[in-house]
Amino acid sequence: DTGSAAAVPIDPRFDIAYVTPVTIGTPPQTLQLDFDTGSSDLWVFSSHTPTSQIRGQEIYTPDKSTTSKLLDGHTWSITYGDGSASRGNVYTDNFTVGGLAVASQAIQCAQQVSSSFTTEESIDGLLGLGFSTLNTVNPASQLTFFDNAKSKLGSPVFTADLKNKQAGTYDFGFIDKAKYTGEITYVPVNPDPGYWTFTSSGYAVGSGNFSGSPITGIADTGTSLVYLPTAIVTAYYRQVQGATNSRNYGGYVFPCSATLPPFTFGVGETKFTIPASYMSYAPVTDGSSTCFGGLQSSSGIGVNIWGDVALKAAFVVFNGANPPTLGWATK
Ligand SMILES: Cc1c(C=O)c(-c2nnc3c4c(C[n+]5cc6c(C)n(C)c(C)c6c(Cl)n5)n(C)c(C)c4cnn23)c(C)n1C
Repeated sequence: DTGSAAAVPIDPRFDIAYVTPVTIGTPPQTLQLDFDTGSSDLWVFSSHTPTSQIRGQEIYTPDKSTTSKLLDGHTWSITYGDGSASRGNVYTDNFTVGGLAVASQAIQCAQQVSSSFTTEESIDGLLGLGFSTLNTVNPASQLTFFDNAKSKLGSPVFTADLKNKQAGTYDFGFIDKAKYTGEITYVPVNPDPGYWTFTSSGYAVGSGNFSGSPITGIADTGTSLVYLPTAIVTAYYRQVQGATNSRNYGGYVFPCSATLPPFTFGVGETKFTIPASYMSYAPVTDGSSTCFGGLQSSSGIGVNIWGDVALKAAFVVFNGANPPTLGWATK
């Protein structure tokens, strides 16, 4: 079997996050979920979510599904890198993504979500595509959709083809040659503690020389920006007129009129260039002439993160074979 579904930016102006349609239950209930390779819980706004915490999101109602089963006594609770959080109970039900079906997928139903989830009405929940070891369900952790689907897939892979300000695609079980150019460079993945962790071969700022120092980090579709070591980030913003590291805005900002250099990162022998246009993330507040950078420092996070700003510049193969690898191709 295979599956293929669109990854649609939640805001046409800035690539903050992408959502993908899924169906849950019988008859099918359609929700838009944020596919997140940086976590491994599949959770949804539901009939168990207090109505005061719902603002326009679609919800999953297990009681309306003839195939839902309560996973008695199981609970979950998760906190994300930006401090947002959710928790709740667990059902199993039929689940499909782009025509790929899993019969008894653990669906974590939110009984509590933090305010940033309530205010983001275009995200009905998250679908974790990290390794199942990260799943937070107690007393028994649950498998991700990808791990449940793997045995049905021609090849144990999924691919991310995220795009700038337009819909991209998540494919499951096959690698679409039409989506990339040249060869795919595969690099090892360390699946411990559960992220798609790989080592980049280095970076360059604009037309500067390539620095071949290895950068270990995670490929994270659920994070908007790129978070790298301070030395790299300062080298980048040194090339941006008027850039400052703003405590007020919590990162590097610059005049939206500034000329930005592109940013190049290496995977094996292949080089990926993030265009300057991706490196200006968004005005710090609506209408402001001060812009927030798409590259920020990872100091204080504890891990380097290759988020959407970087992933949009490549076609990425998440190879769930044993051992797992990551494939990167230009497009
Ligand atoms: C260590 C880390 C992160 C690790 O992941 C991280 C981050 N970066 N984007 C996201 C997240 C997103 C993507 N996302 C980012 C958004 C931003 C920057 N803004 C202004 C809005 C309105 C966003 C929405 Cl709705 N969604 N989502 C949906 C969740 C649950 C995230 C959790 N963390 N997160 C930050 C900001 N930091 C410091």
